[in-house]
Amino acid sequence: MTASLSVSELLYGHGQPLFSPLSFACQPGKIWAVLGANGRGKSTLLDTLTGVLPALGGQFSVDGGVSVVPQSFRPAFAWQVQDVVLMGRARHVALFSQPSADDRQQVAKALSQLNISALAQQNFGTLSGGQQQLVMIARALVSGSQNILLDEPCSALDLANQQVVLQLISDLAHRQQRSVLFTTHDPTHALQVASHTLMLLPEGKWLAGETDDVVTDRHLHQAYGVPVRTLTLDDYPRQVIAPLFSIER
Ligand SMILES: Nc1ncnc2c1ncn2[C@@H]1O[C@H](COP(=O)(O)OP(=O)(O)OP(=O)(O)O)[C@@H](O)[C@H]1O
Repeated sequence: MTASLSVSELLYGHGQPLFSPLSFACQPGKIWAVLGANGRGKSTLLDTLTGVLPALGGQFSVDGGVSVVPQSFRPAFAWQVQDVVLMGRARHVALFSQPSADDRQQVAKALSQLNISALAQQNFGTLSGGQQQLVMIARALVSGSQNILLDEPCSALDLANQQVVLQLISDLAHRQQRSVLFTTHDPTHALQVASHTLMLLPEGKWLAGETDDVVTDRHLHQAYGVPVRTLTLDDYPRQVIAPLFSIER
């Protein structure tokens, strides 16, 4: 299948390239996780792929539209939650037209999928960080874009909501054949839902490929500089990651 998001020999960064030329491709129905230490260049990659920052070299192509879920969003006005989500329908609403009943129905459906229908009429700015994150994911859901990029979508979420969002990421790819890329600080999330992983390493190095090949103890140690153990459990189909911190308690 043809990739909808394709990166070829890409150089990106703020003035200086952060990595050696980067190449990978995301096909419809696939999920890429992006792992890497703080300040390594995950958000900058998303900014480059969405055109916020110019690429410094190489190429990338994004077919079928792209929708991004940023880490945080501060609307200029006191928008209600349902209006923030409705903004995701912008490219489907003709200039000087009102959103249709279908647009509003899609907003209601997305809020329901994320279990936040009760927040529809609340002022977005008064929500908790985690609730705001769920609203931003709802906005991406209604966009209809082929490519969905999420910047740390679970960073402010409790365990139950992490499962809601990871399940949605899985549904977006497997049921709707969208191409999904998300950044995360939790390598277990990569093992849980990502078919592929891009791991950003020190000294401009990177690894990209199938998650089981990339997310290994050795590579995680290289990425974060701490010992890490991949655990296989008897009654759970996926491996989980445990950092082996040696701290007195
Ligand atoms: N506006 C900017 N101007 C110059 N340098 C920047 C700018 N924004 C980020 N950087 C630098 O680019 C590098 C990559 O930052 P980026 O935000 O992409 O990292 P990240 O992997 O998303 O980090 P985190 O996990 O902490 O969110 C860092 O060294 C950062 O200091």
